[in-house]
Amino acid sequence: MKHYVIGVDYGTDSVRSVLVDTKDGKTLASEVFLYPRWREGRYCNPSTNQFRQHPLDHLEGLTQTVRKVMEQSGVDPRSVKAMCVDTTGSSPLPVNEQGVALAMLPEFSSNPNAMMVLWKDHTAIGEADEINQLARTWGGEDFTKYEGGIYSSEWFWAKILHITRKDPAVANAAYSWMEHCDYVTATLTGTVDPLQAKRSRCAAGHKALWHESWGGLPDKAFLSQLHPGLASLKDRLYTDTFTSDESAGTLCKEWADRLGLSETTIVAVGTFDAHAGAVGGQVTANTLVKVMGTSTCDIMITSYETLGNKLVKGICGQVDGSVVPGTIGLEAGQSGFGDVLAWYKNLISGPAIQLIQESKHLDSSQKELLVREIEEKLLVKLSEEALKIHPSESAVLALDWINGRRTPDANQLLKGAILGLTMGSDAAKVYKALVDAICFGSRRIVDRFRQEGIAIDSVVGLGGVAKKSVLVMQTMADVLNMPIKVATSEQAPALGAAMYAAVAGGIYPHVQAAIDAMGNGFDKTYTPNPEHVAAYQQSYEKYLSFGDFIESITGTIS
Ligand SMILES: Nc1ncnc2c1ncn2[C@@H]1O[C@H](COP(=O)(O)OP(=O)(O)O)[C@@H](O)[C@H]1O
Ligand SMILES: O=C(CO)[C@@H](O)[C@@H](O)COP(=O)(O)O
Repeated sequence: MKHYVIGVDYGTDSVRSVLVDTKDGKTLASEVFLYPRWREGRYCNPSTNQFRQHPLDHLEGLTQTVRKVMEQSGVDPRSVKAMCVDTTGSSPLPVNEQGVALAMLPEFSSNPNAMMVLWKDHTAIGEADEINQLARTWGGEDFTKYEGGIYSSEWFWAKILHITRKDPAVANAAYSWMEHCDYVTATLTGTVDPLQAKRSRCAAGHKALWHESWGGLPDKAFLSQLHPGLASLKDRLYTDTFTSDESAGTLCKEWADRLGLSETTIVAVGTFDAHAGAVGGQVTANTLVKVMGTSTCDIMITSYETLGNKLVKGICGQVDGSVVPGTIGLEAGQSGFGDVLAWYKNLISGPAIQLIQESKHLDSSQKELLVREIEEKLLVKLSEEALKIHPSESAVLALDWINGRRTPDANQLLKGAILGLTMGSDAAKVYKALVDAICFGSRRIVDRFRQEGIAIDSVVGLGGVAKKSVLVMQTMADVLNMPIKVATSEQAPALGAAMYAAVAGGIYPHVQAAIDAMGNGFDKTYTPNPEHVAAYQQSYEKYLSFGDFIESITGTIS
């Protein structure tokens, strides 16, 4: 009998589900759903870096995508052994005692503070700073030490502290808080009591200061100095955490019916998109897997023996089993990657699109076609032009920190910048400078890993930008001076989630066996162009100096 698994990958703008054959990892069906409320910009305020998402966007997307992959594939629901959900993170949301997201209750249904606080929400910069100050001075354990030594406003406690202070009604109604991946997994298994939900090791270890050596989450004495509410919340969170090769339970009747699946389907413990992506991208020791989408996550694994007692400085954590159980998962990344390019696209096309929409010369279907064409083709067009620019001709230099800097050394206050503009700086030259900048940001992460003694012998790229942009990938190979293999799978994080499901569902004994059997391999390699490498090295050095200057003037301005 054939066995199938489903991987569900929640990204920033959309969720996708894939139905995969456990024998060879072949994807039989795949479906994507764009979040409708998010697309309308509801509950968000980009000027204050407030990015919230309504859980209904996620639950509707789950139902639609899973039902569609079942329909498309025509497989017998009873042959779907297991499923696993990965999400962005840290993206926590408040829930009541029955595990219901507060945003689903009438009294909170339009309150942004009751929504899921998306990873890229930076409203808690002040609170992250407080956590860092306290961790260094309170006299006890520095709880940030396994998280690169700097806590970020993108993470769990900073976000909860911010909402607790800002909105006492939400804080009082929040019996517990759950990472998005744990919330969806608990919903699927019908786990009502948040204290019974199996919480993700990946989410807890990388974002919530969870570590076995101090018995789980930070001490109440520490949390109470931030806010008494956090100390009492600790009792309503969790102590144990679980890796995604483990089962969180089986589908409850309500969700089995909704999805058209069987109640015997096992639901694996949830995880983050990037970590699932590294599994889908067949991560091995000393390979840097770059998940290149809106942001990047740079994921590695290392053995306990290699890492020993080393604390890797300035990254987003070193966590036992966060990627492949039995190894330590290391995470770094950039808060803006494809997003930097999307920002530029909107900047240069926004007013023209507005004029088209107001035009009296076009009817509404012509306007719609034209706007869609601009939105779909602008980055492609700019990339074609930018590919013609030799790196040594580039006089424009940019910094990629328009959404702050995640690693090395998180500082979300940092800003982007562009230098060297002249009357000859056309759209393609500025675009090229931004592409160079996001690649230099990646180089800085590679340099940090190496400075910290973590060897990088090969690089794998996956995610939307790795699949779509020859310009970015070739520039990246030239800047890193290393070949980059691109994962074949169009949906590598969802494939990785499917691999976890195959282990939790008992098809494979461990994650490595699932990777070996289900890996889709690589379909392209970008090789460094020796002619470009030296020119990029010179620009990279300028980027570092420019970065030091900008950091000295914007690093503390909110
Ligand atoms: N042709 C292109 N060149 C460069 N970047 C692109 C191109 N097309 C899309 N992108 C970028 O890809 C990003 C989306 O990546 P994707 O992996 O699909 O999403 P997510 O990060 O939500 O998982 C967007 O930020 C977008 O700007
Ligand atoms: O930070 C993490 C995981 O730790 C990601 O969820 C976050 O960067 C969002 O990823 P995407 O850009 O949506 O792929």
